[in-house]
Amino acid sequence: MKKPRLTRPVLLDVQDITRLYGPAKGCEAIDFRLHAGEVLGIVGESGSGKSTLLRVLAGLEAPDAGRVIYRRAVHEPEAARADFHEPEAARAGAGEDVLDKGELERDEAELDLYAVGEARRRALLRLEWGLVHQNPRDGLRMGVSAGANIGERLMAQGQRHYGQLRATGQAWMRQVELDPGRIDDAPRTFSGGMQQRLQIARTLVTRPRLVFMDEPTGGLDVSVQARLLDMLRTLVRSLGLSVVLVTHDLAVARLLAHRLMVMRRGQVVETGLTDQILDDPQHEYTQLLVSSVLTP
Ligand SMILES: Nc1ncnc2c1ncn2[C@@H]1O[C@H](COP(=O)(O)OP(=O)(O)OP(=O)(O)O)[C@@H](O)[C@H]1O
Repeated sequence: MKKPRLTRPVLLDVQDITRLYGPAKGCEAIDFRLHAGEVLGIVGESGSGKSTLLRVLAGLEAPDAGRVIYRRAVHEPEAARADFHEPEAARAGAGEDVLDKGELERDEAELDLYAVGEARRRALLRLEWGLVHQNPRDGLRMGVSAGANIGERLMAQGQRHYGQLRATGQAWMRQVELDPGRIDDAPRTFSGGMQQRLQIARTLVTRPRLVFMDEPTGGLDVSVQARLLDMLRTLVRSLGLSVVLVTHDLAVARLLAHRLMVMRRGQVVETGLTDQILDDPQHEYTQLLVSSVLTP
């Protein structure tokens, strides 16, 4: 994947984050910066602390120590929209600062995630960030229609026009290769792969400034995974998304991430550009991780 320009501003400043459940269980002294338009992959074997770190970064679990600073004033880079189509009306509304007063201050340039109250963290996740869960059932509302699932976050941003919400819902279903004719169907009538695509549409429809993904292709069978991954790559690229991606699958990391952070027993053992890490791993653990994938 094309590398982001190094001059891009820092969107998320992660300072010395620790969240431990026991010795080497969780994450410890994690320090990094995510730039606007960058996809950072967090890789490592099961239990290395990736999901714990993601939960802390996404505002879902307070750390024992450290700070997560979100720079709201940073503008996302111009996206290459050539291969992305959505209704003009949706584009005009999405991403605007239509914020519930008292939850997020409109002019607040910088936010210290755990210095503010939980209501503001939740508002951030609802209004400016997006979270894609491994299991689509955790990210979707299974009891309401596909269209309502996509429209919900737009409504939270202040869009109320039924016709526009429906048109945007259909455009996004098309975008993620779902039949727009099924807009009134409940997600439980969709297959696992379809549900994951719906979750992605629901998350990205508001053009979140920052997206967290936890094993977005995990739990699906291989052929479904490949198509989904291809679609995700197109979306990430065309929308110019800033993403923190957790995966144990190095092929997924290779395809989506500009930069990787390798975790082992709660700590970062190596970090660098994706190709550099995967083609020329320096740390013994990364070498093992890479060779276990490459050796049949
Ligand atoms: N709520 C919790 N209470 C106690 N221990 C926990 C909790 N959540 C995670 N852990 C432990 O912390 C360690 C890291 O777990 P985590 O889920 O972050 O790893 P991971 O790298 O995401 O693994 P996987 O890829 O299997 O999801 C594990 O030993 C796990 O058992």
